Amino acid sequence: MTSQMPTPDGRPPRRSLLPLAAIGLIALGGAAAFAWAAGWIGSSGRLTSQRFVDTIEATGADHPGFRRAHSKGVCVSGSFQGTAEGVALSSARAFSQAAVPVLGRMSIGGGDPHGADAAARVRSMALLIRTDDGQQWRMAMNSFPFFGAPTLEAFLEQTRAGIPDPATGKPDPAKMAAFLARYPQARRFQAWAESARWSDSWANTAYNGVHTFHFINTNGERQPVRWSMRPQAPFVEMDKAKREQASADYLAEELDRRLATGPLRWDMVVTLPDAGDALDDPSQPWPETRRQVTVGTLSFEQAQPQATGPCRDVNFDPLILPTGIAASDDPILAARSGVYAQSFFRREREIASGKASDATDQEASP
Ligand code: HEM
Repeated sequence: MTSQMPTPDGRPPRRSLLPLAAIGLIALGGAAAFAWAAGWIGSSGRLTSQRFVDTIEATGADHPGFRRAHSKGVCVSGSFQGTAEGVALSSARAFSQAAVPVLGRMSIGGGDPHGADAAARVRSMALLIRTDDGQQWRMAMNSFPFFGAPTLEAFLEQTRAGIPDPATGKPDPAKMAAFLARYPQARRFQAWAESARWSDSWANTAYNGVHTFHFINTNGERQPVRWSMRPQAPFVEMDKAKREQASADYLAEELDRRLATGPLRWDMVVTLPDAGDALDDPSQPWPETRRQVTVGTLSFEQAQPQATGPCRDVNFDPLILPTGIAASDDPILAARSGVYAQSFFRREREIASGKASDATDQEASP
């Protein structure tokens, strides 16, 4: 199983330690992180969104018109229904409006838009919830319970370790070993990747926001939370033998079969920290004993290919938040916004200049 280690942003493993290389695309700190996210930093040799995306592309994730991470996926649509507990915690309209429309995207980690679904250790869910007050709440979650790098620099280091060596055409395992040796958070992520059981569907997988956000209610009270989507579909394990036999588009095909029989549902659960729990470091999990509150139910009713579906041209920027929800000071969260914008910019330019027929299904269109 070591040879299938995933990276925290969900990149597929090329060799034993390589998967971890995908973990690391993130972090700076405090105000500097916001400056970085806004693209203010970095004329010479410093971290910028552009440099980060250049590094991701150097690992092989440079397919015209596709996302530079989580490149393979499908569009989904449905609705979100909040609970009274959600209303008590946050004034966001998503919790009080009945049946809010949701546009989503289910994906696998990694930068290969044609990768094998069942080989991807990391699976993902992205959502755009559009409420009747004209506001949007976007989020992008992964199936891992915590991030594998404590800082943006660490994630960059991990990503760099995944760049193929020109001499061999493969990443140098020594670089990933050095990364692992330096960061206990990366070793914890690796232990998760090696031990967590694989489910057999996007539908029976849990997705975690990982970062801390603040819910703000109508009284102005702020409550730190981390959110997760917990599947109502029962867990069914997919062992290694089944994964090896599965078709390349296994997850998408399986999702279509499920949707043909009815909607798929997840409970949205927020975990509340105790004093002392990390609020700005997604690589530090909170104990499972922390208080949890169900704030809503997500339902998906339809799926569409991403080449022709409504999610293709969406940037699921995790900092697009409605009134009643605010970002924490987590520098990795701040940096994601800038990196996603850069990836979005590049893929949309490729689509607009006709360089991305593979991503847009242009040949099949009239
Ligand atoms: C510094 C850390 C990270 C970096 C640099 C990074 C980078 C990226 C990039 C470049 C994309 C493609 C964006 C686009 O073209 O629209 C992406 C997508 C995505 N990322 Fe990250 N990521 C990071 C951390 C995370 C974390 C912590 C999570 C979740 C817990 C996450 C979940 C996702 C998901 C679900 C998508 C696909 C969204 C979609 O369907 O459009 N990422 N990431």
